Amino acid sequence: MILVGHDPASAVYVRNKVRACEAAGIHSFTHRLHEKVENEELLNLITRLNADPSVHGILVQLPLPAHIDMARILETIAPSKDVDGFHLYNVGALVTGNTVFSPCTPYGVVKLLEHEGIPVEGQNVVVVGASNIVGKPMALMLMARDATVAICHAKARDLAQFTIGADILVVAAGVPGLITAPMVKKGAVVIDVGINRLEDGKIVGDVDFAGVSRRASHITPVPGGVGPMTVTMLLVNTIESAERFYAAQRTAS
Ligand SMILES: Nc1nc2c(c(=O)[nH]1)N[C@@H](CN(C=O)c1ccc(C(=O)N[C@@H](CCC(=O)O)C(=O)O)cc1)CN2
Repeated sequence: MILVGHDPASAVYVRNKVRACEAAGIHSFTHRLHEKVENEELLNLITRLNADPSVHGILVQLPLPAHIDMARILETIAPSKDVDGFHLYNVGALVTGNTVFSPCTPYGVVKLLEHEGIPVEGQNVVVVGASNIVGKPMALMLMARDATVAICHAKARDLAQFTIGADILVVAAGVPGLITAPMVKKGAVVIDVGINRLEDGKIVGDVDFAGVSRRASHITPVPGGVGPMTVTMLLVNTIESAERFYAAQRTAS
């Protein structure tokens, strides 16, 4: 893992990932780089990790400081070690249905739905938020499972006219309390991916949990919902990466 700077939330997420790796028996190492690190130093580090056969997963914690060329950094990670699934190769693979690594948060949402026995095929899904990390891959993964998917921007004019039709509503907008009860169909499944830190330190999602839980058949809380699944799916991707590496070695020998 590569952590640049001192963003407190990123430090918490990386610490959680380190602990999860320990619990799963995955050896992890965190490279902590100064806020003002130059692009070249970061690129050199990734190049070294790409060439290290004992490393099966490389993760650059986001967001990065503004002076860092994030696209270039992510494209430098070897696609076969890109356990976040952010490299363009892996994005293209996801788009075309040849998935190598699914991005961890939407992968976690899919696993939650599967675990609860909630069918996706034929369902009307609305995804609020179109980020590269969550909204876009989420839509692709649900389309690949034969759902009808609409993506809305958080600033959509009359957002409710879209959300009210959703059998499954996934909200990843980063706007606390964006989704209220009247915007949700009775019996809908509501997945809250938002993680917002309020001034008093409280962590809340994008959904008014108290109100919406009275209408929804299922709803994920924040904290304690999708967030921990993100970390879990990172472990899954890392183990798959290692398994692929050793399988390729066996084939070659
Ligand atoms: N390289 C990446 N950067 C980022 C990703 C990512 O998948 N890869 N996603 C987010 C942050 N993130 C993982 O990195 C993440 C966010 C939240 C949680 C989580 O478990 N949240 C807890 C609350 C924890 C707290 O803030 O105290 C919860 O929801 O219960 C895990 C991972 C952006 N960057």
